[in-house]
Order: sequence, then structure tokens, then C-alpha cells
Amino acid sequence: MAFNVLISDPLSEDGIQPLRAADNINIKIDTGLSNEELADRIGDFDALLVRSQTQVTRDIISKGKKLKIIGRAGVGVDNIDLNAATEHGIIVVNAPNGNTNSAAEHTMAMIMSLSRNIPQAYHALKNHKWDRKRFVGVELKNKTLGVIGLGRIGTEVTVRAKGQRMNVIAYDPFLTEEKAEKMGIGYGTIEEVLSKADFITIHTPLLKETRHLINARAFQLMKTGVQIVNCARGGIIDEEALYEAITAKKVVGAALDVFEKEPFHDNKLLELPEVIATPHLGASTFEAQESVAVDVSHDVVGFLTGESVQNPVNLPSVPKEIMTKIEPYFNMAEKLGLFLIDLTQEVVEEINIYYAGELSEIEVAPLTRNTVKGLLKRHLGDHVNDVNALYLAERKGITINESKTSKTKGFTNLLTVEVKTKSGKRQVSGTLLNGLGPRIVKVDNYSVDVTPEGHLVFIHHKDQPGVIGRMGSLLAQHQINIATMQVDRSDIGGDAIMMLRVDKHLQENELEELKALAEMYDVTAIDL
Ligand SMILES: NC(=O)c1ccc[n+]([C@@H]2O[C@H](COP(=O)([O-])OP(=O)(O)OC[C@H]3O[C@@H](n4cnc5c(N)ncnc54)[C@H](O)[C@@H]3O)[C@@H](O)[C@H]2O)c1
Ligand SMILES: O=C(O)CC[C@@H](O)C(=O)O
Repeated sequence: MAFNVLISDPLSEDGIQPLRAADNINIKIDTGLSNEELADRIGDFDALLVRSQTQVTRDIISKGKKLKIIGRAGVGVDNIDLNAATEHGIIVVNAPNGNTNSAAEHTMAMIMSLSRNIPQAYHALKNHKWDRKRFVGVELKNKTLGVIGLGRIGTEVTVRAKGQRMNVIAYDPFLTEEKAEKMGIGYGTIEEVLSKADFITIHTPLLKETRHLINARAFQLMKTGVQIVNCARGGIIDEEALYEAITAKKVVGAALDVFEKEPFHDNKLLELPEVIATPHLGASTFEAQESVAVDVSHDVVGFLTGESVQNPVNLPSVPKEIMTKIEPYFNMAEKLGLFLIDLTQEVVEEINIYYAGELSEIEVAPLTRNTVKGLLKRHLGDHVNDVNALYLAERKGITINESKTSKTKGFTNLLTVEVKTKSGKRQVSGTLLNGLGPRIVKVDNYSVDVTPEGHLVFIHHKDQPGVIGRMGSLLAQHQINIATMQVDRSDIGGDAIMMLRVDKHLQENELEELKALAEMYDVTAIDL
């Protein structure tokens, strides 16, 4: 099977070598498309690779009928409608590490340019003005740098600022006093950081919560004479409020790499001499561009060829060593889900998943997703996948609970899936036998030993002599061969079950005839 990959923003040619080297991948590079053009063309592609320019909107995603993966060569995914991608079962991957160094160096270049008026002085010189008085700067040494957002880039900036002998104080919702102490920096609330800093640098993502984080109120808290840098995302600083703060002489310098609207030809902030700017160049180094393109290309190739990805954005990332432990259970988890939904044939209100034995000791979220995928697939079709299974369950109002126990009922590992419906609960348990693969070992309260594969028939009946014979003759009349058969019962003459593996799918009329046998309570055909 061949996959078509569209690259719609300029990516490093060296960086996309993993894509070029992969078998069965056709690459089309088409940069500078309008949204309408992209929406028109996206239907032919299995993967889309972008930087920050292409806006991957809900409309484009919904027109990507074959689209399976969107790769973002960089960190910020605010140009991709993540909810729409998740709803459509499209995985989004990014390259969070490849441009950290470049962005941190750019931030430092901005801080140093600001402190010494380098762009303004250069501009004056170019205009034949030798002016030394106007461009007297300030030293960074002993000044306080306020870092808002101490993630990858914020941390790297901190290290460099300390090298400049600056005092650093940071705010990040995940920063503790102990961690700050270990890093040799100060720690405070956002208000404290804003009010103590001589220079402020922003390194948060652009989220609902961080849009206009630096607004008129934030500027009021700052020292008069503060200088501010934004190499994170436009929109985190309210540009109108920044304009006001600069004209009111509260802020005496601003260095901006990112803007509320990009690209632009006019932005009134650039009319102010206190503002220096670059056109979103934080990640624009040869090294960073190659590195992010390599990372994202590897993930796209990996995903299209059925391997796990390193940097999923809309799926929790699972470390490789944990993935190796849980991957063998994926198939069983999905099959248990499929089995149970066939058995239940009712509206599911709640799904309870019990992990026992070895399974209770590992990260099981991917197994939960596979189980739910199996449960939903029968009715929602093959577009249910790891990415959207939990979202779709939530949208259907189904509650999902996971629990772990060390009690294994004699198995080294046991995965039990239970669904709650209006009429009660149904359960199936499976185990992975070393070297033999998965087995269904329990259905409701009955013990069985069945490989979850092929055509199964689950029969609930009254325990009575002759019932097995009558069932066997009926199937024989229809030329249906029984490959394996298991029976169990609650007590003599009480409720009993049969689990058959047959060689072909049972037709509706054949099921009805089986159900019509006197001892039968219920007969369900299950195809796995
Ligand atoms: N200019 C560029 O070309 C360029 C290049 C790379 C990254 N970026 C941008 O830089 C930013 C940081 O990237 P990163 O790789 O360091 O991300 P990161 O995820 O490693 O770090 C972001 C940090 O922000 C913190 N945060 C979230 N909300 C916050 C809030 N309200 N207040 C304070 N901190 C908050 C998070 O806890 C996290 O530690 C992103 O916006 C990214 O898109 C820009
Ligand atoms: O594509 C770019 O050059 C910008 C990337 C940068 O903003 C990011 O978030 O990684």
C-alpha cells in the first residue's frame, strides 16, 4: 500500500530524508497554498506536514478523508485544530525538542539587542547618523530576568541568562520552590515575577488560559522601565495593551518574534522606536529546521508503517520500555471489547476495566483505549481508533472506569472488561498465555478457554441431557462444522453455557433456529 504525504510549508530537504528513504511513500511539496486550495487537495493525502504557517482548520481536517496523521515540524500546535483532528481520529505529532536551542538563543539575542539598542543603532548608522548618546544601553549583569513559563525553552534561557550574571525569577504552574532552588533561581507567583523583573521573557504555549496573559493589568504590575521579550506566541501579549504601556513610558523596550496576526505587512507596534522585531525566526536555524523535520518525518514514517510514534500530541506519549510491555495485550484488549459488545447487544452506559496481576503494575491507558475501540467499533465502524476512542465514548455519554488489583484468580495477568446496561452487567476476562497468545477465560460467571478469533457462538441454556446433541444436529443440518466446544454450568440442572468455535459465520435464520430449541435462553454469534 502506498501513502501520499503533502508538505505544505517549507521543510529542510535534509530533514525529510527519512520520508524519502521510506518505501511506498509519495511526497508532494506544495507550499504557499491558500486554505481553500489546501482544502481542495487534502482529500488525496494520508499525511500532512506543516510548520507554523499552514492553518490546519476543522474544514481542512474534515475534507481530509484519507488523512491519518498531521506532523508539525516544531513545537506549537496552535495552527492545528486539535479537537477536530482527535474527533476525526487523526493523530497529530510534533517535534518538541528540535528547536529548543535555537529559540533560546534567539531569545537571548533579543534580550541583548534590546539592552544595547543594537537594531536601532544599526538602523541609524545605515541612515548615515552617527549617534552615540541616543543608544546608551543597560547591562544585563545583576538585572532581574522574569521568566514566564519554565518549560524546555524557558529553562534553556534561564541557563544562558545566569551565564550573563542575571538574577532569574520564574513562574510556571509546575515550578516548585525546591526545583527553583535546585536551579539556582527565584520563584514567585506571576504577579511577583512581573513586579520584580527588569526584563521579562515569555515562554508559555498559546492556550485559552494564556491568551492575553500579559494584558493591561499585567503591565500595571511591572516596574517602570521594564523591557519585554516574546519569542513564544503572538496573542500571549495583548498588543493593544503593550502599545499603551510603551507610549505611557512604562515599558521602555519590547522585542517581538511573534504576533497576534502572522504574517503581516503593517503592525502599529513597529512604528514605535522602542520595539524591535523579527518575523517569527525563533526556530529558523539550519540545525533546528533539519532536526524538527527529521523528528517529524520519522514519526510520520513510523505511524504509516504501523509502528509507535515518539511525539504524539493528541495521545499520551508512552515510554518505549512500557510500550514493549503492553503492546502484546493490544489485540486481546480490542478483541475483548468486540466480544463483549456482541454479547451485550444493548446500549452501554458504563465500561469498567479491571487490570489484574502483572497488568496492575504498568501504565494501562493505551490498553483502555484499545478495549474501548473494540467496544465502539462494531457500531461506529473502522474510523474508531486509538486517537478518538475515548473522545467518542465520552460523546456517547459512556463512563469509563479503570481499576487495578494484584488478585489474579490464578492467572499471571488478567484483563476483565465489564459493561453496564439498563438490564445489568456483563463481563468477559482474558489472559495472555506466555508463548500461546490471548485466551478468553471467563464470560460472566462461567469459565471457558477460547482463543479470541474467528466465528464464535455463545449459548446460554438450561443444563439438561440432550441439549448438546440437539444443538449439534441442527448445526450439522446447515453444514456448520464445530471446531471446538466448551461447556460450563452454575449447578446441575441450572443455568449453563456453551462456547462454540464454528467454521463459518452463522446466518440470522440459523441463529433463530438455535434459539427456538426448547432449552435455549439466548444464542449469540460473535465474529472476532
Ligand atoms: N518563536 C519561535 O519560532 C518558537 C520556536 C519554538 C517554540 N516556540 C514557542 O515557545 C513556547 C514554549 O515552547 P517550549 O518548547 O518551551 O514549551 P514547553 O511545553 O516545554 O513549556 C511551556 C511551559 O509553559 C508553562 N505554562 C503553561 N501555562 C502557563 C502560564 N499560564 N503561566 C506560566 N507558565 C505556563 C508550562 O507549564 C510549561 O512548563 C511555545 O509557545 C512554543 O510554541 C516558538
Ligand atoms: O515553523 C517555525 O519556524 C516556527 C516554529 C515555532 O514557532 C514552534 O512552535 O516550534
